[in-house]
This record gives sequence, C-alpha cells and structure tokens, in this order.
Amino acid sequence: MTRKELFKNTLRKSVHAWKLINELPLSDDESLMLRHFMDQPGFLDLHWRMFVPAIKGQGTEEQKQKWLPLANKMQIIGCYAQTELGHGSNVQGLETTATFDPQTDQFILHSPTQTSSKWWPGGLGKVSTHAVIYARLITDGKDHGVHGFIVQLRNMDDHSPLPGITIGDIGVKFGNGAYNSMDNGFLMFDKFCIPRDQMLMRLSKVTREGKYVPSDVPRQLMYGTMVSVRQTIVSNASIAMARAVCIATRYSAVRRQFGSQNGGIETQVIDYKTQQNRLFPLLASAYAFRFVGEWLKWLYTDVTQRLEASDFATLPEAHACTAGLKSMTTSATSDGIEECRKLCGGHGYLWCSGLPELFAVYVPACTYEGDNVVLQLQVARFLMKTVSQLGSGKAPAGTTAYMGRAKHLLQCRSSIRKAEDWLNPAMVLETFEARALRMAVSCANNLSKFENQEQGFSELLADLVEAAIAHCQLIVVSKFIVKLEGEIKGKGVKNQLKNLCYIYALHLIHKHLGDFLSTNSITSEQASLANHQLRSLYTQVRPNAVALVDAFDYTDHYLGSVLGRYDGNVYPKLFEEALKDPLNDTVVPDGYHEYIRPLIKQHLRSARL
Ligand SMILES: CCCCCCCC/C=C\CCCCCCC/C=C/C(=O)SCCNC(=O)CCNC(=O)[C@H](O)C(C)(C)COP(=O)(O)OP(=O)(O)OC[C@H]1O[C@@H](n2cnc3c(N)ncnc32)[C@H](O)[C@@H]1OP(=O)(O)O
Ligand SMILES: Cc1cc2nc3c(=O)[nH]c(=O)nc-3n(C[C@H](O)[C@H](O)[C@H](O)COP(=O)(O)OP(=O)(O)OC[C@H]3O[C@@H](n4cnc5c(N)ncnc54)[C@H](O)[C@@H]3O)c2cc1C
Repeated sequence: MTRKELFKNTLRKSVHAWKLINELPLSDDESLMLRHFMDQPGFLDLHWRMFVPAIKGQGTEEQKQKWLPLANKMQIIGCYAQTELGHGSNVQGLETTATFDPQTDQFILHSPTQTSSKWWPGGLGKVSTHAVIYARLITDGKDHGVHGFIVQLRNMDDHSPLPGITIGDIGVKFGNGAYNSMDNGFLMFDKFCIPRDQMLMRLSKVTREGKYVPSDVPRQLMYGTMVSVRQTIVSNASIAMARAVCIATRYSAVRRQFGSQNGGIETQVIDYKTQQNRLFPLLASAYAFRFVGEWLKWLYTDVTQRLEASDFATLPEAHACTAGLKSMTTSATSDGIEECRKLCGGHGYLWCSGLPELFAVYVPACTYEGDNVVLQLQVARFLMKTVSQLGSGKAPAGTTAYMGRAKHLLQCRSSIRKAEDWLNPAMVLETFEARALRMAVSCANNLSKFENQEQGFSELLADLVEAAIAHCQLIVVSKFIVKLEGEIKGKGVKNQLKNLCYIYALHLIHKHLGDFLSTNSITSEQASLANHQLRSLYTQVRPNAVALVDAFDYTDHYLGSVLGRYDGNVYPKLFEEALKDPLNDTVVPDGYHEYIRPLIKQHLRSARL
C-alpha cells in the first residue's frame, strides 16, 4: 500500500473495531484483545491510552463530567501532545506557552519558536479533533512550568484546523508499513485562545483573577499518564518477543543444515547448542516479561488506589519500576527480534518471514514513552537516593527491600559449589541482589568523591545506567521466582517454567559476567558452573521448545510469517509467496527493452558474437 492507502485502511479498521466494540458489545479486556489483533498503530491507541487517561488523571470532577462522555463515545477524538521539535526527554524544557489573559478569561496558546512546534504526537497529524497539550503556564508574567490543557484543534463540521492552528503529518518513518499507519503530527499555535476552564485543574488551578493556586499533591502526578502507558508497554514487550521467538523456534525445528550421514537427513538447526544459546534465553525472556508485566500491573493498580487515598509514599518506586522495566524489556525485545531474524538465516530477511515488519514497528518502543537511557537514569537517581538513606533508620521497601540487607549483601560470598546449586532460587536471587547492590553502592561511593553531586552524576552516567539495569534484571528474576512459588497448575508445566526461569537468570550472568566478577558476586569457577548448568537446561528445554511457543496460542494469520507456520510447511509456501511478487507478474521484466537488451546487444556486437 502507498502511505495514503495504508493510513486510510487503518482508519477503516479502527472505525470497524470501534463499531464491533459497541455492537457486540465487548468488555474492556476484550476490546484490548481486539486492538491486539488489529495489530497496527493507529489513532485509537492515543485516544484511549493517553488522551482519556490524561483527562481522568488530571481533570477536575467538572472537567471529567464535561469531556469524558464525549471522549468515551468518540464524539471527539483526542491525542497526547507533549513532545516538541526541540524537546522530548526534557519535559520541563518545553517551550509552548499558555499565557492567562484576565481580560478575556482565556489562555493564549503560542508557539514562540520553530523548536516549540509540537512534533511526534500520534493521531495529531490528520485525525484528532482535540488534544491534551502540554505548555508552560504563565500568569501575570510568571512562569509556573509545564501544565496540561484540553484544546480543540479542528472544526467539528469539516475537520479543517481552527484559525491560529497549523497542523500536519511529520512524514514517513522507519520501515515500509510499520508505524506509518499512524499520523504522527506537528502543530503550531499562533496566539490561539481557549477558555480558562480548559486547563486541567486537578493538580493546580488558575482563578478568575489569574491567581495561580498550586495543589498539595506532588506535581509529578502530571506525568501519571506516562506511568500508566509504560506499565502496559512491559506486557506488550512480552507479546512482541513471544511472537518473534515463536517464528524462530518453529523455523529452527524445520530448518536443517549439515550433519547428514550416509545420505540421511541433515541436523535440525535447533539442535545446535549455538542456536539454543541464542534462542532459548529469548524464549525464557518472553515468559519472564509476561510475569513481570503481570506484577507491574498489580503495582500500578496498587499505587493508583493509594493515590486516590492521598497516599503518595509508593509513587517514586512505581515511577522507577515502570520507567526501568519499560526500558529494560523494550531494549531486550528490540534486540531479541533482530536476533530472531538472524536465527532464521537468509530467509529471516524476507518480508514474508514477518520479522522485518515486526522489528520496524516495535523498535520505536525504545524511544517513545521516554528514551530508554533517560528512563534508566531515573532508576539510577532513585537507587542513589535509596543508598544514601541506608542507615538513616528508614528501611527500604518494595523492590529495594534487599538493600536493607546491605551489610550482609556487601560481604557475602556465593556458596555455589556444583552446577545444580544454580537451580536453588535463594542462591540465584542472592547472586543478583549482591551484584545489584554492589554496583549501586559503588556508584554512590564514586559520586561522593565529587563536591558537586550533579557534576558527579553527569560524569558517572554510563555506570549509573548499568547499575540501574542490574536492579531491573533483579526485579525480573525475582518476579519469575515468585511466580514459580505460587499456584501453577500442572507439575509438567511448572518444571518447564522452572527451566526457563533458570535459563533467564543464568544467561544474564553469562552475558553480564564482567559485572558479576568485578563485584565479586561470583568467582570464575562459579561462572563456569553456571555455564555448565545452562547447557544442561538447554538440553531439557529442547524437546519442549516448540510446545512452549505453541502455548502462546498465536494463529498463523496473526504471526504473518511463512517461516513460523504452525504446520511447518515452509518451503512450498515460500515459493507461493515469491510467485505473488509483482516482479513475477511477467517473465520478462519491465525495463528489459529499455536497459538490459541494449546493454547486452552492445556487448554482443563488440564481442562479434
Ligand atoms: C507486525 C505488526 C505489530 C504491531 C504491533 C503494534 C505495536 C504497538 C504496541 C503497543 C502500543 C503501545 C502504545 C504506545 C503508544 C506510544 C505513544 C507514545 C507517546 C509518547 O511518547 S508521549 C511522550 C513521552 N515522553 C516522555 O516519556 C518524556 C520522558 N521524560 C520524562 O518523563 C521526564 O521529564 C523525566 C523523567 C526525564 C524527568 O526529568 P527531570 O529530572 O527534568 O524531571 P522533573 O520534571 O524535574 O521531575 C523530577 C522528579 O520527578 C520524578 N519523576 C519524574 N517522572 C515521574 C513520573 N512519571 N512519576 C513520578 N515521579 C516522576 C523524578 O524521579 C524526580 O524525583 P525527585 O525529585 O528525584 O524525587
Ligand atoms: C513512534 C513514536 C511515537 C511517539 N508518540 C508521541 C506522542 O504520541 N506524544 C508525544 O508527546 N510524543 C511522542 N513521541 C515522542 C517521544 O516521546 C520522544 O521522542 C521521546 O520521549 C524521546 O525524546 P527525544 O526525541 O527528545 O530524544 P532525545 O532526548 O533528543 O534523545 C536523543 C539522545 O540523547 C540522549 N539523551 C537525552 N537526554 C539525556 C540525558 N539527560 N542524559 C543522557 N543522555 C540523554 C538519549 O539517550 C538519546 O540517545 C513519539 C515518538 C516516537 C518515535
């Protein structure tokens, strides 16, 4: 499809999905499932995941009563317009202004520079009638920082931009189809006026007289919509990873190379230990991210209930967990999808493998909802704060509770003696805790050598990110272990999950061996034992690998991959796909008479053939 066709077709699908949701009708969970199977980024994502939650989280009761019924019936379509051409990560650096005019009781929205143009918001370019706009609030010449506003963008009769608004699509993005189904947009305001009651005023207010009244709740609640989306992105990482792994695992069982004896069949590539060493940790990650995603959903629900009761105590942890896990799982999944492409050899590079499209549509997850490095730095700040409070009498809680055992974890030595000891959950957990704590403490010690903490932080950014990742990996490992300790129906299933849990943990040790050795969390002998155990786990997973990906229950239609077909009938179908290519419509290609024939003829003449 051309870009225009792709965009229009996605509009068609989105509107059809909305019709089904209402007609059947579908529950919220079923509607999410429908979105999942619609399988294309589109304006509904931003309307439901960001525009509506932003109003719910930041609007007053009156504002919710006014706007939510319209949004819930999709009589208005909204998006989330925060990022600007010049500023994305640095939200406090946004330039768009919203200046209160007491004479008209209005805010004047203005884009003072080119870099202040809104740039990137999905659904903004061509579809949305409304947006939640983030802009600097100015009253009486004073800048109060960034706040949210509900703004109508387009005329409800003919969809034209309202006077004072310039709006459009930012252009083609990475990949052929992928994210190009979405109208990520730009927007400039030229002194555009909105009524005062369109500032989202749950967190702070501007009175009729133009007085700014900050509320007593933390201003970070303004970032709540991002926290909610980051949480869902973790579960989505599992879905995308599982999809790539399903394709690569099934194909690795079909594909044979070398090893034929006396003219017999060749070896299935899934039997090579190198293939297993690349594939099975990704299979394990798909399960691990699913379980940590379930836990994060619980954490998010819990913090939401606490916030409603004005208990803000767990907000920093919820922010650190959603930011860190969003970052860690999306980075691992993007890398994992690319690894799966390589695991499928040359055929993985074919569009019909399903992997190039999956990669292209997935990889921006490392950037949207917060650049992955910027988000890990938020985790690092949280960790440094926690370390600095050790010994102050305030016991660390939640995911940092292990830091409360700092004295032990800083000096303990791993008691792993034989390979099977690596199947002991307590020993594995302590290894990850020791490594995470020691990396965090080492950063804190290095920071304390700087007179200026912020300067020290800038100097140590790379180490801080590594410490943050170590903490996030510990969370994933520990939630996998907790899952195994809970109710899992079926002993066989539990055994398989145990194998995957240890593959996940031991492979991380192998991959980040430098961290584990340099922090003395394990010795090099213990590292070899971990590798030994890992190989044995691969052997145990091998006979069940295909069943473990079949368990994701993805249809062939959803996978969209010739290589990942359930029936394994890969080669005939590759031919069928190839023959569908427009280049094969004719035997002699268009351009032959124009370019190839004259070239050949010229050579034939000069060679006197
Ligand atoms: C084959 C076909 C397959 C098809 C598959 C389809 C695939 C699609 C799948 C799923 C779709 C998912 C839908 C996703 C849609 C994506 C749309 C994207 C939207 C966006 O990107 S919106 C814009 C997002 N922008 C960002 O994330 C910006 C990142 N920056 C920030 O968040 C912040 O500015 C910051 C965290 C970097 C903070 O910077 P700074 O230090 O300047 O912060 P301050 O504002 O001064 O605050 C510091 C203080 O606050 C704490 N803090 C910060 N953030 C939060 C928070 N969110 N919650 C709570 N607290 C927060 C911070 O820790 C500091 O605290 P202390 O002072 O240290 O105590
Ligand atoms: C597909 C897609 C959809 C999007 N949808 C929306 C949307 O609906 N609404 C919306 O408002 N926005 C949206 N965005 C924008 C997105 O949120 C931002 O792109 C994202 O927050 C990153 O910000 P940036 O582009 O400014 O990156 P930058 O911050 O410019 O990052 C560039 C580089 O600088 C590094 N860097 C930046 N700051 C630091 C630091 N303090 N320390 C160390 N390194 C740093 C980063 O790691 C990165 O390597 C979307 C983006 C994409 C790609």
